Amino acid sequence: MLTVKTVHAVNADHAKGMDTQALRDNFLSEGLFSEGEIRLTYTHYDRMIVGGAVPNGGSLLLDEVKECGTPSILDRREMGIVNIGDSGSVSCAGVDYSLDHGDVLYLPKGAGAVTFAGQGRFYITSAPAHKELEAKLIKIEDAKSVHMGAPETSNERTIYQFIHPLVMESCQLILGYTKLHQGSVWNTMPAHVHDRRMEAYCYFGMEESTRVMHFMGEPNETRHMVLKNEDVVVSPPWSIHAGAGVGSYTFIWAMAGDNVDYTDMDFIAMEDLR
Ligand SMILES: O=C(O)C(=O)C[C@H](O)C(=O)CO
Ligand SMILES: [Zn+2]
Repeated sequence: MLTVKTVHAVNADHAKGMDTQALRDNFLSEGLFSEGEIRLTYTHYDRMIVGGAVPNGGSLLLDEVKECGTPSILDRREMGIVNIGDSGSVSCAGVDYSLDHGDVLYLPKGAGAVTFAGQGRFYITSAPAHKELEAKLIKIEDAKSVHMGAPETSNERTIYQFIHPLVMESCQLILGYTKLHQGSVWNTMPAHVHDRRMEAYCYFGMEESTRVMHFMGEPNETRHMVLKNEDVVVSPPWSIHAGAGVGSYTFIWAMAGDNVDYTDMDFIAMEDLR
């Protein structure tokens, strides 16, 4: 079963007047990971799609998505898939890829229908693409890792870059995940924005009772949302995106937009945050 929700792009002036529920309705996707289903959110932020596929031992086919207006989802798009569950497989263009927990699969434009199987919980990201590239299965040891932060500032973390120019070629998508080190609670602090790219965060690996306070908004108009395991939040180009957790967590970041330059960020000085 396939379900697709659409979220439209929100202007920063509109967002600053939103109450808690309106923020959640516009920026948060809950319940994307449901057994036996594929659930997608089609965003109007660079037309990024985020979603979950949980085959639960069976198999699930992702082919036509009406919102894309093409016979098959990858006809004019590329896809990045992260397995946040147990081992499973993804089949596409006659090739079966085995994905263990934490593995990432890139599927290019024109690859055809995608089948998810096994015990995986597959996080799906997809953006429009302009050329056909190579499919690639990337393990954590092949990702580029970047150490950030420090225990003194409670933000020590390792950023693993998978779909990234230093690892492989893609059209628009950049994707990876960031693991907080033991005792650190802050991700992506100091905060930044990047008007050239939207971003989506999927928080996972959290205990049932753990919550992450996710911060968003223009740097001088910050807001927060309280998120739980497997919640996905979209970050408009005008918004900071940061979080602080009350327990351990990892988050997948994925971006699409005008460039694939991960370092193209505008950092916000702490004294300028409001
Ligand atoms: O921990 C971090 O810092 C990040 O992972 C930052 C995200 O990757 C990001 O926001 C990239 O623009
Ligand atoms: Zn960012």
